[in-house]
Amino acid sequence: MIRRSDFPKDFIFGTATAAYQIEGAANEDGRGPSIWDVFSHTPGKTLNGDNGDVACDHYHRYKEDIKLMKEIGLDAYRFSISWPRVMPDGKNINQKGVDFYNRLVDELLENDIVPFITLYHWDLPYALYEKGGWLNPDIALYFRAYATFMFNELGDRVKHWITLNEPWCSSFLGYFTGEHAPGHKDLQEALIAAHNLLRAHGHAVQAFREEVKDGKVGLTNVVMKIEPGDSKPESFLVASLVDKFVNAWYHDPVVFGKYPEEAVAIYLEKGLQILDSDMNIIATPIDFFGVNYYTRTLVIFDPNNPLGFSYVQGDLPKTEMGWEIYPQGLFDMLVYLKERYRLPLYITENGMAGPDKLENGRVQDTYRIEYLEKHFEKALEAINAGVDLKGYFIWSLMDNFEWAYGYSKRFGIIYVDYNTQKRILKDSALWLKEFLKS
Ligand SMILES: N=[N+]=NCCCCNC(=O)[C@@H]1[C@H]2[C@H](O)[C@@H](O)[C@H](O)[C@@H](CO)[C@@H]12
Repeated sequence: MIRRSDFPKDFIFGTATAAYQIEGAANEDGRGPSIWDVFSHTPGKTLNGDNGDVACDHYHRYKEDIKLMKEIGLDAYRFSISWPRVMPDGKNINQKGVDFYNRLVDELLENDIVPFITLYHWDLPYALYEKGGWLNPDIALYFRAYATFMFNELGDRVKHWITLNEPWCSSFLGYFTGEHAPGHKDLQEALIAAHNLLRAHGHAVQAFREEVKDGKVGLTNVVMKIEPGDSKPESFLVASLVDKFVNAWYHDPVVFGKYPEEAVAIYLEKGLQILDSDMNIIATPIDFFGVNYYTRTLVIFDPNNPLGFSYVQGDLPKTEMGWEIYPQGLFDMLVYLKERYRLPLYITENGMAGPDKLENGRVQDTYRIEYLEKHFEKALEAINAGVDLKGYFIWSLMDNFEWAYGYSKRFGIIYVDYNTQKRILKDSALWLKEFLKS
């Protein structure tokens, strides 16, 4: 049985959340609308028309939530800042919004919980979207100004920062598949958005070096283990190509200053330009990569699909998201990232959506305990294989707004009864509390 003491002494265990998924108070104290406010209020975009207007009401209940983190014994907490709460139009300051994050950080520190801040977790101010959003090259400068302001505001107390959460989701799901805000379906736009997201990241890192001399800054990507879904040689080729588009695309430029060869061809074919000056900014050195790992993705060669491949379902046990439970993929990707980029790593998200039922005041999510144990074991195996893994944030602290799936998917180790906003520690939280003492 894995124990906390098996991990390095300074290894940190935490939980992660994101502003739009938990805060609520969407129109309170001067907060402006984000693209997710507009998207979730657009009929047909989210399950049951669910939105983040109230969510977990964390904006008002943050003290109680921090008390629960303390009770579980967590070392750290990763959360995101709502850009439109602090800059309703993307530019001018809303002091009440800024005050909330000051209170939140101070409350965490008073409870000996280390804050990790994500600057952008998908809630772009709608006012900036109206100026082109991630398609407008100037967005990188708006983001730099926002980042600079937040570094100045909180950098004296917060020393661990993440610029973007999963630019693959923001660009591919937001601009190509249309599943996420702003719901566009245009491959060329997705490529432009991806490039501008990485440019914004680079600008923020440059600002960080000026504003927070003793801090660490990184980029969090979703990292998927891409495997061939059948034994055809073409499927192995396709898997390695998809791996380049999903993984290397968002890591290579940040470390090497260039896109993977296979990807550049698509860019040039689409007539997109990649300036050397852009690549130099994107490659401003970072201190770590954040790794969001959930599952593997199986692809097969498919000549009928314009992209040349299609996804196939694997036959391993799956979570409520239909994602295979595949802890080996975590080990594989941690080792891959270490060997390719040689940077310290944090698992900034790992967890599962389960069929959580509240019965007699209890949620017996034994499956989530098993999931976490298996992924903890693979993380430890990676450390023993030489990976400089520094921490592990469970997704998520509490059940929350699961984007297009609304409130139908529960990822929390804490159950939220949305009718009463009552929080109930699931068995997984009780297990974690004991693990953290082991
Ligand atoms: N096929 N397939 N595969 C896996 C694709 C995962 C892409 N979605 C994510 O990584 C999001 C990340 C997000 O940060 C968080 O805000 C979300 O709540 C979690 C849970 O959805 C995850």
